[in-house]
Amino acid sequence: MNLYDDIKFIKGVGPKFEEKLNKCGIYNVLDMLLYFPRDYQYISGNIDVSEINEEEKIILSCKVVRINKSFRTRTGKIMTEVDFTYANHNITAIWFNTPYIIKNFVLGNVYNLMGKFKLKGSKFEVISPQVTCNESVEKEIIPIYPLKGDLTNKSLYKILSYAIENVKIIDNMPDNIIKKYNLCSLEQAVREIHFPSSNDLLQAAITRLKFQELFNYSMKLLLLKKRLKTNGNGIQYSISSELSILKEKLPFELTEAQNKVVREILLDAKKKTPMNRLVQGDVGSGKTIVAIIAMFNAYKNGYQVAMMAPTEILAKQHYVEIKNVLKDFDIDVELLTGSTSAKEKVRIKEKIATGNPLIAVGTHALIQKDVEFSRLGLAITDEQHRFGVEQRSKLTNSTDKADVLVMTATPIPRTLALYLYSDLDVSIIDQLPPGRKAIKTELFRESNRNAAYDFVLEEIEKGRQAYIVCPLIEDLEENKLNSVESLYEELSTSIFKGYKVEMMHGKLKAKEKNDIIDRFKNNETQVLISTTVIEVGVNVPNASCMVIENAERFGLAQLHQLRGRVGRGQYQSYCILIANIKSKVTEKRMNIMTESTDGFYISEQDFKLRGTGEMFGFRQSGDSGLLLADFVEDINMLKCAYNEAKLLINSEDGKIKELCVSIEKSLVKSSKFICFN
Ligand SMILES: Nc1ncnc2c1ncn2[C@@H]1O[C@H](COP(=O)(O)OP(=O)(O)OP(=O)(O)O)[C@@H](O)[C@H]1O
Repeated sequence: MNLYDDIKFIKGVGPKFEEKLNKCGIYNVLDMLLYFPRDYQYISGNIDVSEINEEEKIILSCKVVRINKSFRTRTGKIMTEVDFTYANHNITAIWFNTPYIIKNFVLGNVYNLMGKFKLKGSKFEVISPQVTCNESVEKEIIPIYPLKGDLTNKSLYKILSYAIENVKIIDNMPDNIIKKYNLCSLEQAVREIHFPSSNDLLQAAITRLKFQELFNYSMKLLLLKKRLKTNGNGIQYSISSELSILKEKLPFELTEAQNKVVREILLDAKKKTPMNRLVQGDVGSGKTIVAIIAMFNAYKNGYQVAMMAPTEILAKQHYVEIKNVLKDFDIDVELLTGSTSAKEKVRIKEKIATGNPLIAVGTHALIQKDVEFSRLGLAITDEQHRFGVEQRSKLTNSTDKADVLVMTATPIPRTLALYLYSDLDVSIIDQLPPGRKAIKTELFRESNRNAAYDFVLEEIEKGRQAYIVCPLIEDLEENKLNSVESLYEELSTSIFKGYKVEMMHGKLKAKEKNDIIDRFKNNETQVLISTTVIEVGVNVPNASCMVIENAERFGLAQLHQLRGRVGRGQYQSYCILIANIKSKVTEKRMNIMTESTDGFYISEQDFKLRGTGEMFGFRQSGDSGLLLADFVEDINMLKCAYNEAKLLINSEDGKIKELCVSIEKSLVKSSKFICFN
């Protein structure tokens, strides 16, 4: 069996099961192996009876002393009871509607029962325990998968074990690295992460897989860097004389920091080697206009420009702004996203293929195979920390000589940026446009929520608008977090009754989200209750208030991004963090937010607090492309993996060069970083 074989070739996977697996993003055997548990349940076994906690699942090895006949209860269920003993205590196990269960038991034999054991009179009772037959059960580690739909752990185990038994995993990590870091084999790691035989082996497996991930990430970055450096045939642009006219027509003057970055970009444009530059700027620092100037120059030199944004909302926003800023110039601008109609798509693609100068703005739809720019001069990606090396690499593949400009609003601690952006030259916009009033941030306890909303109401009465952000879409029974739906119900019918309130979350279709944002931009809606989908780039200068519910749940970088949605116009803006503070670290994190609005400072502080279990928010937001490792928590491992990858790539040894080629091939085949041949 091959890693890239379709999932349907796994024994036991029929069309219905295949559909369920696809819903979890599992299409081939590799996807299956990389579908890691989200957590593990540690279940202790054979403990002293006095230590039994009725609310905790445990495993006890019990001896069958009596198998009772099934009977029907008053409510019509068939009840089956088997009596056991455990350390001289009587235990009755009860199952409902599964009378055939008794066929599994032989009088006098010992079985492991897993469940919650509750004391009823003088004996223990356990309802529907799972029965296993392991020989010893000091502790069992049960993986918990992030299941969707009606997929079950059990059905997953079955095909996972088939896949692990039948697929060959080739470990191409050089032996010296494996020895140096005392890593277990890749095959063992994959087996243990799904079927842990002990906690030590599980931890070793996680370490190995994280190392693999960070090593491959570094390889990809370094290979990209190498390719860029040896690529000398870029476009040498001249500087358009119309640039000064454009600058004059802008409704504002560029800040000193913006001017500096524009100069750096234009200097690159004049050079023979293609530009590969990152523009890092804090939220609201005005990166878009800098990008527009770069676009304008490339266009005026007769080239095509592609600008990619991570979401449709942002792509559209950029499109509108570009059209607006360039309205007095005869410039062709098009928008291509997932929701562009089929007919429009054909028209735009044909236009792109002609090679005529054009600015095409879009989502990843712009780097699909069938979009062929025949005269691409500049590719801009607005990463906002979503894209990462994977997309950069794809983009560079399709543009051998075009300039590449990457924009990000995520202030990354210097130590980390060194690794994550080592393939790029960096420009920083470290100044906000003049006249911006610093956002005032206040921390409110849960118990004081009403006061927070009273304040928001005052702002709305002044004509402003507000965002309310919650971590969840809908209420979960076991979770006490506020959800978009329940807050919408509550607030739209009480305090904000006289105003238009809308809700938005990631499950809505792109078109619905676009429409909601449009209504908010036009001030048809005064209060927008949303999940973090509004985090990225949304620009509504009239919005002066943001409430973040359960702020303790978000990473600081994310909170900073969210907060950056207000304070984008002339009004004094406010951010209210409502947090459930249960630890000193949470309090410290919240205080960092109330004390500073400087993204770089915040990210450094967050970085220092790492290892506390409350993370920066890269991996949780699923943006880094990493499955297991976390750039911040695993920074030391990243350093080691990066250095090893660097040594490998620079090696002149023929064998190692061959190895690099094989690693590169597997990196091309898979979009995940833990990939193997
Ligand atoms: N020099 C300037 N003076 C005044 N306003 C400016 C200046 N530069 C940009 N702006 C305005 O500031 C707002 C924010 O700019 P922009 O959307 O480019 O920010 P950004 O850096 O992309 O922020 P984010 O990453 O948060 O989206 C826009 O309304 C823009 O028109």
